Formats: sequence, C-alpha cells, structure tokens
Amino acid sequence: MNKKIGFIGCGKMGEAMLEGMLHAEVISPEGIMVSTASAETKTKITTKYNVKGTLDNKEVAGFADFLFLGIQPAMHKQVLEEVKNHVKEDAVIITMAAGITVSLVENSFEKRVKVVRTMPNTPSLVGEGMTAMCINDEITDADIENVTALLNSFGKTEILHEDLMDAVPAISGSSPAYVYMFIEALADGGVRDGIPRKQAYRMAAQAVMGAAKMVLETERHPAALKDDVCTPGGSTISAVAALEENQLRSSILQAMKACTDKTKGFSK
Ligand SMILES: NC(=O)C1=CN([C@@H]2O[C@H](COP(=O)(O)OP(=O)(O)OC[C@H]3O[C@@H](n4cnc5c(N)ncnc54)[C@H](OP(=O)(O)O)[C@@H]3O)[C@@H](O)[C@H]2O)C=CC1
Ligand SMILES: O=C(O)[C@@H]1CCC=N1
Repeated sequence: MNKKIGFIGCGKMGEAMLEGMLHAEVISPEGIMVSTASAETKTKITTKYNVKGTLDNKEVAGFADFLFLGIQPAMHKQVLEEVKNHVKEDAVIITMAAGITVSLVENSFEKRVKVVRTMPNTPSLVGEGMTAMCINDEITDADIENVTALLNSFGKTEILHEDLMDAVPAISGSSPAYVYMFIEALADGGVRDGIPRKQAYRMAAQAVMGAAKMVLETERHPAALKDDVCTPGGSTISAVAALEENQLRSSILQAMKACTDKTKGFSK
C-alpha cells in the first residue's frame, strides 16, 4: 500500500497490529511511524521493526494517512487536543480503544474528520486477529477498502453499527484472555495426570484451535459439535455434566457482562 501509517502509542495492541501488517507485507517499514510515551518503547519498536519512531505525537500526526491511536482510553482527549492541528487533511483516524466513541474523536476537531472506530485483539500479532469496526459519514468507499485491507492483513474484520461496539471487547477484544485461562487450566489438568507441561500447552492450544476451526469451517451449531464428542456412556459427557454443575456458561456470561459494563464506563 502506497500510504503512510502512524501509531500514536504502540504497546501490546498497537504492536500486535504493526507486526501483523508488516508480516503480511501490506506495508513496508519505511511507510510506518510510531510515537510512544517513553524512549524505551520507542527504541524497542524502531529496533525490532525498522520503522520510524519519535516521542512527538504531532510528528506522527503530520506523517500518517492512516493514524492509529494505540493509547489508553483515558488519554484520548489530551492526545487529540495535542495533535488536532497537525493531522493531515484527508487522513483517516483509527481508534482501537474500548469505549471511545466516534463522536469523542469528531468533537476534538474544529473541522470534519474521517474516523474509524475499531476493536481489535492481540492475536493480530500472528495474523489471526478479529477486528470489529464502524465508520463516520466522512469515510469514503476508497477509505473503507484501504482500512479493511489493513485490518484484514492480520485477521478477520466485521463491520458493526456503533451501538454494538461497546459489546465487542467482551466477545472478541478481551476474550483471548479468558481463552488463555481455559488453555492454562486444561494444561494444568494434563500435568496433574502426568503429561509434561510443554506438551500439555501444545495439546490444549491445538484442541482449542481445532474446535474453533470446526465452528468456522463446518458452520454447524456448537452444541451439535459438542454432541459429536460425547460418546454415549463415555467420558466426555461426565466432563460436560461437571462443567454444567459448575456453571461454566453462566460464569462466561457474567464475565462478559462485567466487561461490557466496564467498557460503557470508559465512554462517560
Ligand atoms: N491489549 C489488548 O488486548 C487490547 C487493547 N485495546 C486497546 O488498545 C489501547 C492500548 O492498550 P494496550 O496496548 O493494551 O496498552 P499498553 O499500555 O500496552 O500501550 C499503551 C501505549 O501508549 C503509549 N502512550 C501512553 N501515553 C502516551 C502519550 N501521551 N503519547 C503517545 N503514546 C502514549 C505507551 O507508551 P510507553 O510504552 O512508552 O509507555 C504505550 O506504547 C487501549 O485503548 C485498549 O483499549 C483494544 C483491543 C485489545
Ligand atoms: O482490557 C482492556 O481494556 C482492553 C480492551 C480489550 C482488551 N483489552
């Protein structure tokens, strides 16, 4: 892509997107500039990826055609105030923060600006990200094409109405954390039964990835896929019954509600 990409803030999420884009070769390192709060992170990112780096957010704003904001939700007003007069004419501003609305970005400017609100996740680092996005009225078809090309370079993208964006962390932005807990627990169970820990992690992760792929590729109902694993009178149904007794599904739903409630708080 013959466009310039900027990241204001390049921590866990920004770096995952940056690495995903570079790995997919949708953009070359010289087309990317990052700004960070600390010289330490700047040096880490510029050395690792050979991209341009600065501690001056205004410099990135003046460089980027697609400006990703990889900062914490609470930093947005301050950083947008800092860069608002430096953002390029026609640049697309792309948020990734939980709860940060399109209007919060629009209202930081005294002119109309192009805004894309996204909610990605860290598996973008390995090209298996899931990003939800919504756009404002200034975004053109060509912008959508460019932004989805960038986002699709490190995973899948779904376009949603903004009303649904606060629900996205719970299902795909934050959910890798719950899945890692599940994998860790599966591996602990294997280790308890004598399986060496390294093999236990590989076996648990592959089982989770395989199950996810079954849902995506067969498009069968997850319950039907579960039924196929439960041999009558077999071991799996005993495990399923124990999970039901311990309210696995209810626990997940409660966790997701906590996540969404917290996200909604960021918009206030
Ligand atoms: N982590 C995740 O899985 C996901 C995170 N997000 C969103 O991504 C955003 C970042 O989260 P995450 O990557 O986890 O957080 P991190 O703390 O890892 O990264 C924050 C980055 O912002 C930089 N930063 C802080 N203040 C400034 C500033 N004033 N100017 C420029 N850069 C600044 C930090 O620099 P330094 O390193 O030098 O301190 C760091 O690089 C959040 O809004 C979050 O909601 C969205 C989806 C998933
Ligand atoms: O924990 C957070 O707030 C961010 C949003 C989604 C994942 N991490």
